[in-house]
Amino acid sequence: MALFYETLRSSVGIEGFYPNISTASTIFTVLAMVAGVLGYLYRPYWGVRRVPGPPAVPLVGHLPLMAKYGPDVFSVLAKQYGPIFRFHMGRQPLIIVADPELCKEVGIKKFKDIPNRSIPSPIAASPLHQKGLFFTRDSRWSTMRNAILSVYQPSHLASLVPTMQAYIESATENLHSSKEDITFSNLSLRLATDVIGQAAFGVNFGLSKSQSISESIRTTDNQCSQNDEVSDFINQHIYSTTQLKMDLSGSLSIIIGLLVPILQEPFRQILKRIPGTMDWKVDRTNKKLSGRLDEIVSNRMKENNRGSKDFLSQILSARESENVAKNVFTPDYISAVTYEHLLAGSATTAFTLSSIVYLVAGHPEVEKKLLAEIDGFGPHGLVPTAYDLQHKFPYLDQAIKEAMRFYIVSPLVARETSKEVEIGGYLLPKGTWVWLALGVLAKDPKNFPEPDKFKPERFDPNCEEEERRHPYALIPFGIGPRACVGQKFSLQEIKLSLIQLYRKYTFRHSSNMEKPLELEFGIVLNFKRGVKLRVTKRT
Ligand code: HEM
Repeated sequence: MALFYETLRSSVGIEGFYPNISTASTIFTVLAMVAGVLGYLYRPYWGVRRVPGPPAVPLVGHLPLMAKYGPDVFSVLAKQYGPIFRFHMGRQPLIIVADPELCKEVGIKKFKDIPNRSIPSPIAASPLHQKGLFFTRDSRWSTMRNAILSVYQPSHLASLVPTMQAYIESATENLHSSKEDITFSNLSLRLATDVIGQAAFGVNFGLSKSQSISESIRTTDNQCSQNDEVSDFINQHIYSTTQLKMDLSGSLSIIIGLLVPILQEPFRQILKRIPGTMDWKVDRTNKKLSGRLDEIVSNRMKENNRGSKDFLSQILSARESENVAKNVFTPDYISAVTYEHLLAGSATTAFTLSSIVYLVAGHPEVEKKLLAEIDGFGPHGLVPTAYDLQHKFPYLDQAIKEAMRFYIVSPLVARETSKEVEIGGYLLPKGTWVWLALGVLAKDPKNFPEPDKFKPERFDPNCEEEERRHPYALIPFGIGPRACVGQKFSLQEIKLSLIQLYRKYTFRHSSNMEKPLELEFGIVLNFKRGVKLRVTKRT
């Protein structure tokens, strides 16, 4: 203690400075608090400090870089720091993996050490989103995943073709009739939400219009079929989804969570009680959504003859037949996984569909080959089967892959180490957030020469580029045991939609569209101002 006073005296340069005990203890308390705060802020960094990365600004980390470069920030950093680097989301360091071989290591070879996802602050603020498959962990996750996969048998997917086709036909009926250009991204979101609403809940949300569809598809939940309730539900769903921002534009508690996670929950608890704040609105929306979902689930549980076409009914039936542990699929988790389908299946599929049509509209030579393949399949009234979709449209497959590479809907995939593990020569402690940069891989000229050109032919199985490419260079649906469960479902829907669209129409960019296309970075990528197109009916 004497030494401390001596040092303090000489450092402040005051000879007669002899603090009393209470001053000393105040100084100690302040120093301990400063050390505590610094320890809290820098502890996650300390364990991964050897991984290279740009200097981080205290508290906000590298978020200013994100504001500067937008979604391209990780490509810019990968060029500078190599295939594995550090990016600080506020206080939290992320280890970004931007190399296909290293992604394979994280996603497949070392999966047992990195089996879960980290929970970013927008999700930490939303219990509704945490109970889905995406964020559940360890043994609960594997039980849930096995049950869900059993629902996605090829035969079940094939049986969904007529339902999907009915929605698609209805949604795309008279696109040419309006003299105005259409906002295609809105149409595709309505369509994808309807399709997944039917597939997940057995409910016709009726967003993509038409009487005929309501008649042709059974509406199992009476309450849901009432228009105002449905639109209320959908509005809440859209609000809840769009509030899940990954930058500093979310609610105050989410922003605090990015900067000082320990304060997020106390702040959320306070803010959600103050009317008018974004936290208050998000909380109300999530409560209403959960309430509606719980109601749908409990009504469906009571139904004796619930059928087996939709996801919710299948999960409930599996649960009753003891195939699925009842303590894992409690009603709140059933609500969450069913809702997750709506969430995961609408924005992603809609974005992908819109980006393909947008890209093809700007490349008439691609459009020509696509139309030839689609017309060559058979008469326009012939609906392709699931088998046809998988095997008879090779150029369509290439165009879809290339569009998914060009605008990758989920450029980052979040994982977290559950024990100490070595990746790319760096020892990462337990609890490290490891994020796979699918977007960087997709634009790497080593695997995709001229990456900013839209060239479906690069995926032709006979071309040299395809043969040379690393097998995990393009992984828009993720990798390994934690990859997307909806991949086949969404590809089936996207292909059916494109075939139907190009049988009837061609598209060009609207003169009202910005160039280049502007994107927004939420939980998934989105269009800032939508995709606007001019429609021409084919003769
Ligand atoms: C074009 C459409 C879609 C894209 C690009 C996409 C992409 C992804 C990606 C990148 C992941 C993370 C994978 C990983 O960690 O390796 C994922 C996970 C997931 N997706 Fe999709 N998805 C799409 C459509 C769908 C659909 C239609 C559904 C539901 C029917 C769905 C349900 C899920 C679920 C539940 C997970 C979590 C899987 C788990 O953690 O075990 N997705 N998706």
